[in-house]
Order: sequence, then structure tokens, then C-alpha cells
Amino acid sequence: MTELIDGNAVAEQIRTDLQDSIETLADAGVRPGLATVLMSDDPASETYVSMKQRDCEEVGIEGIHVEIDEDAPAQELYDTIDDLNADPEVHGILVQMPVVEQVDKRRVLRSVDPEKDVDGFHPENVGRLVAGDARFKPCTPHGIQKLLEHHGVETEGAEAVVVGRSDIVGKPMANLFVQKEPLGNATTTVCHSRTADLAAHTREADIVVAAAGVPEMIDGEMLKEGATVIDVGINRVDADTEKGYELVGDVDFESAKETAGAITPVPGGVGPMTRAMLLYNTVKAAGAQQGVDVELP
Ligand SMILES: NC(=O)C1=CN([C@@H]2O[C@H](COP(=O)(O)OP(=O)(O)OC[C@H]3O[C@@H](n4cnc5c(N)ncnc54)[C@H](OP(=O)(O)O)[C@@H]3O)[C@@H](O)[C@H]2O)C=CC1
Ligand SMILES: Nc1nc(=O)c2c([nH]1)NC[C@@H]1CN(c3ccc(C(=O)N[C@@H](CCC(=O)O)C(=O)O)cc3)C=[N+]21
Repeated sequence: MTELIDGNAVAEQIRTDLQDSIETLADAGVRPGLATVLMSDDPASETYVSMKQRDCEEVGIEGIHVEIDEDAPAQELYDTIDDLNADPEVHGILVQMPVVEQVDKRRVLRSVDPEKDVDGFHPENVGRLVAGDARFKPCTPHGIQKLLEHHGVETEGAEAVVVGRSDIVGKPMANLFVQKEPLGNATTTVCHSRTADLAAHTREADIVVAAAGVPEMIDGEMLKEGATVIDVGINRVDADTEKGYELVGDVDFESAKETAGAITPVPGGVGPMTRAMLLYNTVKAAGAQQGVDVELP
């Protein structure tokens, strides 16, 4: 039987556990604050940011949302980041990606105060992660580690294949898998659009993390019997539904579940975990900035 890895359930548990940490902070007179910055009219980005704000409200984090006109000069975004860096009530800052074309993405990543960089995208935090001294683990790969942990999937000694090498998912996932620590110690292969024979790699994998942004590109034929399949992809494809689209992953779920031992659904898999780990990093950031020892789930 293929096991369904329920991201909503694990995320819910993490949010519940985080409430204890948030109480510890409250006892010390600290309310964690997370700023989300959106400079784009992209409907998917709007959905994600409003979900993140709703999550904050649910657990008792102060959500501050800044929306910038997508045609505004880039300087407006740079100035907003400076203001949030200077605001003592803001402990975490997330600038929703992708940024609009007039904005210099590298400059944005560099200008968020590394201590408030709850995405873990600042070069200092990327360096620390690679060096095995992570401050904030990027939310999506960190959430995937938590999913694997909750489902008792052993990474040590496993063959892991990561499909995709983006800065927000693929690269940090591979970096976490190769760390000498629990939930690491996997023998890791990173595949991308120039990989000559993707299926030859995925067929050898005990764990496949699919993060390519290509709808249903991985099917059961490409998997080893019993593999754990983590589907990061969230693709809106046209469909005759109320919204006019449906969400599909990078994995062909129906086909993959014939071969996989365990699999995440889309929606309800990795997405909710990404949001839960954002709350986690925000609580961690608030504790560190205010000098309060908080236990984290
Ligand atoms: N669930 C969640 O929480 C999150 C979901 N997502 C979703 O995950 C997906 C990936 O996002 P993101 O990492 O930002 O994507 P990017 O578009 O930044 O990167 C995609 C990566 O996949 C590779 N790739 C593209 N096509 C293929 C192919 N046919 N075979 C093998 N590799 C391929 C690209 O290769 P190359 O480098 O050569 O171009 C690139 O490295 C998207 O669907 C996105 O919506 C993203 C973030 C969080
Ligand atoms: N600075 C930055 N940080 C990010 O973490 C970041 C980003 N930019 N840009 C875009 C990607 C994407 N991402 C998602 C998070 C949650 C869901 C999520 O919760 N999805 C729900 C469904 C969502 C829906 O209904 O559309 C689910 O999978 O169940 C999806 C996508 C974070 N990202």
C-alpha cells in the first residue's frame, strides 16, 4: 500500500507546537512580527501571501503586509526593506519571489537583514547553510525534512534525487541532504533541464524530490518500487472548475502511486509545510533578536 504523506496534518501539528514557543515569547513581552512584501499582480503570488498572513493571525504572530504597485520604481521596494530592517517590531521579512523585472533580485536578497531573513535567501545565510551552521533553513526544504521525519523516512545512506536546482528549493534541498546531521547523510544527485537521462537517475532513488515546475513530468515508470516521492511542484493548469484551473504537481500522482511507497499530494503536501516553517523561522528570529530562549518543535 502506498502511504499518503499528509502535509496539512503535519503542518497543523507544527503550528500547534509553535504556540507554546509563542507563549514563551509572550511571557517575555515579545510578540513575533512577520512582514510580507508583495510587488506583483500575479494572482498565485497574491494567494500565497494572503495565506501566509492568515497563518500568522491563527498562531498569534503579528502580520504586517506591504503591497507595492508592480509598476513602481524599484527604489520603493529597496526603501521598504530598509524601513522593515529598522523596525524593532518586525522580526522576519519575506519578499515574495519572483520579483518584477525592474527590480534587482540579488540586491533584494542582499539587503534583507540576515537576522530577519526568514526565507534563508541572504548570501550570508546560504553560506552558513552550506557550511553546516544554518541560521534559517529555507522553508520548503526544511518542511520536506520535517515531513520525512514525521513519516519515519530514513535519509541516512539513502539515494536522494532532487529534480530542479533553484535557489529557493532545489539547491538548498540538496545542501540539507548532504549535511552530516540527522535528516541529512543522503547520497544526493541534483538533476535539472540539462540532465541527459533523468529517468535513469530517478529510477535509482529511494527519495525523489520533484521541484521543476513542469506539470506531471514524473510518472510511475520513472520510479523505483517503494520510493518516497515528494512533490514540490504547484502548477495551475486550465480546467473546467470554478476558478478556471486546477493545481497539479510535478508528479503524475495516479501513475506514481502505483510504484511509490509514500507520496505527497498536491495540494496538501509540501505547500502547507512551507508556510508552517515560515512561522517557525519567524518565532526563531524573534527569540534570537529579543534574547529569549525559545524551544522549537
Ligand atoms: N510547495 C511549495 O511550497 C513550493 C512550490 N514551488 C513550486 O515548485 C516548482 C519549482 O519551483 P522553483 O524551484 O522556484 O522553480 P524554478 O523555475 O526556479 O526552477 C526549476 C528548476 O527545474 C529544472 N527543470 C525545468 N524543467 C526540467 C525538466 N524538464 N527536467 C529536469 N529539470 C527541469 C530547471 O532547470 P534549469 O536550472 O536547467 O533551468 C530549474 O533548475 C514550481 O512548480 C513552483 O510553483 C516553489 C516553491 C515552494
Ligand atoms: N520569498 C519567497 N518565499 C517563498 O517561500 C516563496 C516565494 N517567495 N515565492 C513563491 C514560492 C511558492 N510558495 C508556496 C508556499 C505555499 C504554498 C501552499 O500553501 N500551497 C497550497 C495550495 C495553494 C493554493 O490553493 O493555490 C497547497 O499546496 O496545499 C504554495 C507555494 C512559497 N514560495
